[in-house]
Amino acid sequence: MTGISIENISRKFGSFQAVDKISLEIESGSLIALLGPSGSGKSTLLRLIAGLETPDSGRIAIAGRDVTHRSVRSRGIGFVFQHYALFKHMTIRQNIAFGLELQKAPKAKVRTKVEALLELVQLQGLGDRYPSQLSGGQRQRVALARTLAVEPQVLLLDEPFGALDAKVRKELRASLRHLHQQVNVTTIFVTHDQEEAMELADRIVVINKGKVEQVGTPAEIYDNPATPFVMSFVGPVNVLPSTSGIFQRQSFKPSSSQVFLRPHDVLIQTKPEEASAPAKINRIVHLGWEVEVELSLKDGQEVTAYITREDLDRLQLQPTQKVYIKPRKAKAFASVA
Ligand SMILES: Nc1ncnc2c1ncn2[C@@H]1O[C@H](COP(=O)(O)OP(=O)(O)OP(=O)(O)O)[C@@H](O)[C@H]1O
Repeated sequence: MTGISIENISRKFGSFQAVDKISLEIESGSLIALLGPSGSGKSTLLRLIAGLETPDSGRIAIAGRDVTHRSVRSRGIGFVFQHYALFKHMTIRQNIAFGLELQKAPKAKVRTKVEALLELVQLQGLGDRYPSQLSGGQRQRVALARTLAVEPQVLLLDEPFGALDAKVRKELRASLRHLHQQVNVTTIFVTHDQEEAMELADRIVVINKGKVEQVGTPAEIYDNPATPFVMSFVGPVNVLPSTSGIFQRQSFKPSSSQVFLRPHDVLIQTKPEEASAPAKINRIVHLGWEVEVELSLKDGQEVTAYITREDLDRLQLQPTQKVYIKPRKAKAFASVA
């Protein structure tokens, strides 16, 4: 089995600490997202795992074997980048077969395998086309098939869908999920898109400033964020002073000056209730099945709430209307700067 063990890995560029003492245990066969803002060190960490970058300190083991000082080739890594580097002068079939032919695999085996991979990435019938005759999403699926052809121990993907439009991205997410279920290769992908990470990954590693902020399942990360950074990065949030009128019922530690409240956790009522705070509706924005309600509290503090279409109709909310709001739940962190 091919789990990955990362111990205290660090990498500096000049005086800039891109990866700062990161330790991670990645289970064999899992699908992991490295999620973080631009420049947080995600790609550098991925390149360290691949062996494309050398760590200043720390250790990386793949399948129990220390590979820290091993070459890229000996690590059994398949790498897919944002820009599909397919060979333009080769057909899709030839592109997928490339690595197998390099390994001098028997012709019949190559043929069978290429057909199976075309089917796996749902491109049957397109094997004789050239890359320029495919859409961006299809090309990226070819890149995946080509990488999987040589049966890597580990699949690394760096913003694999980054260059594609939202609809194609969504389709490719489903493809990758399906592919992973079929092939079950340990997979790590880099993304700055929290929705992509939530939808695809078994576990998410949230990275900020070269450090791991939290590792958890999508639900753990969303419902139980470990730090203010994770709370703000993974999903929308209102950041309010702990003294706000909306928190009359909650008691926060004196050290927590800021409280984080998800828009979904703001309850809107048309009549005052115990512990509800008066607010005025500034704007109502239709987002599809969900509706964003922008409100301001008496002290001028702005609060965003997300409610369902049904609730909007039931409450018959209108801009400038006076309503009452209260939190379902809110989170304060002990040492907010
Ligand atoms: N070869 C390099 N030389 C100098 N600085 C580098 C090098 N590679 C990365 N960096 C710097 O290290 C930091 C982390 O880069 P990295 O590419 O790992 O971030 P990232 O989280 O993947 O961001 P993005 O989503 O923008 O790709 C950045 O500030 C980047 O400029």
